Amino acid sequence: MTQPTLEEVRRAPKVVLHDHLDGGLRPATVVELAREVGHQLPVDDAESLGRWFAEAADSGSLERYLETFDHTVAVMQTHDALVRVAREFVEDLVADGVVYAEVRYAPEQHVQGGLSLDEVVAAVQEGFDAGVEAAGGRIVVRQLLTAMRHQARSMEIAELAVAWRDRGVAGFDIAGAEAGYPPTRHLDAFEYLQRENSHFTIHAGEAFGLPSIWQAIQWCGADRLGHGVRIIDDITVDADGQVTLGRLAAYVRDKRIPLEMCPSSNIQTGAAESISTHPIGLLTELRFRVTVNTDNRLMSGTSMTQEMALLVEAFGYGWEDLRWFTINAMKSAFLPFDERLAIIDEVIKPAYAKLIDQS
Ligand SMILES: O=c1[nH]cnc2c1ncn2[C@@H]1O[C@H](CO)[C@@H](O)[C@H]1O
Ligand SMILES: [Zn+2]
Repeated sequence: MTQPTLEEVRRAPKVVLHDHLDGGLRPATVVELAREVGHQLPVDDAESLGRWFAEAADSGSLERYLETFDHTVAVMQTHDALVRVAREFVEDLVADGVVYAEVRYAPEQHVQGGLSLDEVVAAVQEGFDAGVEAAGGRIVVRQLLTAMRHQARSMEIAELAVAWRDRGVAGFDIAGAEAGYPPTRHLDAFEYLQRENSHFTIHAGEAFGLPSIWQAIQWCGADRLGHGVRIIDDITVDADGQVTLGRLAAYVRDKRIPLEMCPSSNIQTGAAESISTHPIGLLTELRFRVTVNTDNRLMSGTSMTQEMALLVEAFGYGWEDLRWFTINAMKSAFLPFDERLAIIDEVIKPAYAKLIDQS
């Protein structure tokens, strides 16, 4: 059995549930848009800018990592810029072999140029539609609307997500600095979404530990965990390899709560030390509902292909493992059940069956 190569992984169908729109611009697009609006960038050519983002984001702290978004958000304040960024985003996902994507961003961060929240969502949807059409239907894309956890607009954004639920928005999320901003700060928004039979994920257990995960699940009712990597703090492994799960870790595994894991991003923010010591290895062995994601392709200089390939290299994963991650992700998508099943049965399974056959 040979290990999947980078090129083979690129061609395999992949699913991404955790990918930020404002974290996945092409460096060349940032340069062009910045010139149009007169935004001052730290460096002016695309190649150095790509490097600058990766280096500046590699800070060991989530707060400093997030500062780099000032430069992407600044150039995403007009209808045309949002359409372009959204369209290119889909093109890049298609080139990466992604067949289903949930792409998140915070509409409240894109109103400085005078757009309304509704106009922001409409512009992003226009870009996604154009990208999907150009790809001839090889990809399905949905929006997730994020509220910033240090702000106080979560109820408004939750209402926006519900208003757009049949027009391309599949769910809701909160993001931003985690320490000091617990999920329960936005409890009214989560309770509203539950009453509306709506879906949401919460960034939790990235820069803060178990209390954040516990609140996200047991107080707020999150369907999935953004990162959730610190669930490892509730798992002990003895010297003789005996594994014991605490009550929260057991709950997360028993209820099959999806973990949107983003290995490279975690190393940059200091949530994990390296790929080979990343908790994804143990969580996969213990059969948590693990999914693999990019988080921010620009800041991490990564792609779904690269995240998968890094895991192959670090843990010796083969096609069966990559198929498992992919099906886990598709099962956990905020898409209606029949549509999820169709992608699993008609796209993912046949492609991996062929790859497994050939290896
Ligand atoms: O990994 C992360 N943890 C927390 N917040 C994040 C992460 N990546 C991006 N954002 C934040 O989400 C906003 C909307 O997309 C971004 O502007 C950034 O501030
Ligand atoms: Zn994120």
